[in-house]
Amino acid sequence: MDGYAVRDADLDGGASVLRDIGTRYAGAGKANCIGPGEAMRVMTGANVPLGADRIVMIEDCLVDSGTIVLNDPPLGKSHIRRRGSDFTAGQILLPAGRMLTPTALAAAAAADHAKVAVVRQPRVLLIATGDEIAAPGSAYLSERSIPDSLSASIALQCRLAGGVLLSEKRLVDAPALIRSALSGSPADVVVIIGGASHGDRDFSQSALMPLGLHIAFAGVSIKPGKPVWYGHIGKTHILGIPGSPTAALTVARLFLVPLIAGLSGGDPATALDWRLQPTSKPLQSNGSREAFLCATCSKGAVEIFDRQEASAQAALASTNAIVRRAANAPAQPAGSLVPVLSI
Ligand SMILES: Nc1nc2c(c(=O)[nH]1)N[C@H]1C(S)=C(S)[C@@H](COP(=O)(O)OP(=O)(O)OC[C@H]3O[C@@H](n4cnc5c(N)ncnc54)[C@H](O)[C@@H]3O)O[C@H]1N2
Ligand code: MOO
Repeated sequence: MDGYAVRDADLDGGASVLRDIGTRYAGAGKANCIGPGEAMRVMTGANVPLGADRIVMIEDCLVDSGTIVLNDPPLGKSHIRRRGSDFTAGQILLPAGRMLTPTALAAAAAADHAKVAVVRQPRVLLIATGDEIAAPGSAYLSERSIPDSLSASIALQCRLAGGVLLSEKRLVDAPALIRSALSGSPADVVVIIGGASHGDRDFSQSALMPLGLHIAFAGVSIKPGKPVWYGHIGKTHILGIPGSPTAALTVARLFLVPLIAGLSGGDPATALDWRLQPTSKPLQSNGSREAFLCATCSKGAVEIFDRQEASAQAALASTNAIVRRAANAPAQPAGSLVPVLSI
């Protein structure tokens, strides 16, 4: 506080007249003492002189040629921050696994740390496959092409989750090309989009077998995204994402984001922060696969879209959440609480 440092013993209930003995600025080092009948001008952040009990705001002081007059005895806060009153030596401000957000970095620097040990950001190699996919902006050039709508989107999901994109490749359905995309790559995670299902040119798994791919699972009973698969080549994690766009984005949110969170030193579960919100519409009974439905979530409620197709993309423009429905869930009325995840 900008004001005068004073001693409570000098504030006798009526007006006090004190002698100004000088000024202390922030950064000026240890302050002197003040004695009976004395006051010292201090600026916010300056060390408080020994003997002072409080700082009186300058607005409440009458200053006249070396004399300070306080008409009303100051009450309430002393405006003095005691050493160690915020945190003390040995106190843990940032537990291991805490993301270094702007606020966390301020806490580390406030504790006078120039360096903190961190987990390296996971490096991601993103491969989109398909003879038909073309870079956005060029698909109109050929009748055989469709825009690759997934690379940019999944790359952004990776970055927002804390990953570093090493490279984005767009490949035709050719096993040798898919294999060579991985060669020499220092990626911690390879994401391969498309070619995950049962088509004659679905090569994403078979192309990587000669590299020593070990598949942990292939196919999960979810809708959309059933063909999702996961494996590893040595220490490199490989996530196979189905090509159908809504399926791809749902799988990236449910599998890739937690994977990156875990590899970043955090708890993968924190990436799946489901919350309950009321649905604005009644829900039909669900089929035998656990379902994830595109929705718009606003403050009060979640609006689940009527049309849910793994290939549909127009609705993605207004999708900001997915709603989870258990396998064989019964019909539910509007207003029922449903689990919602931001996407
Ligand atoms: N016999 C079966 N066929 C299919 C099954 C099944 O269980 N049995 N599953 C279906 C499901 S579910 C999905 S999802 C798709 C996923 O198939 P793939 O991962 O093999 O994906 P593709 O065949 O390569 O592509 C599917 C669809 O998506 C379009 N696509 C692909 N990549 C992109 C991209 N980067 N940007 C935009 N669109 C993309 C592609 O053109 C296809 O239309 O398999 C079903 N089949
Ligand atoms: O699982 Mo698929 O993704 O329903 O189209």
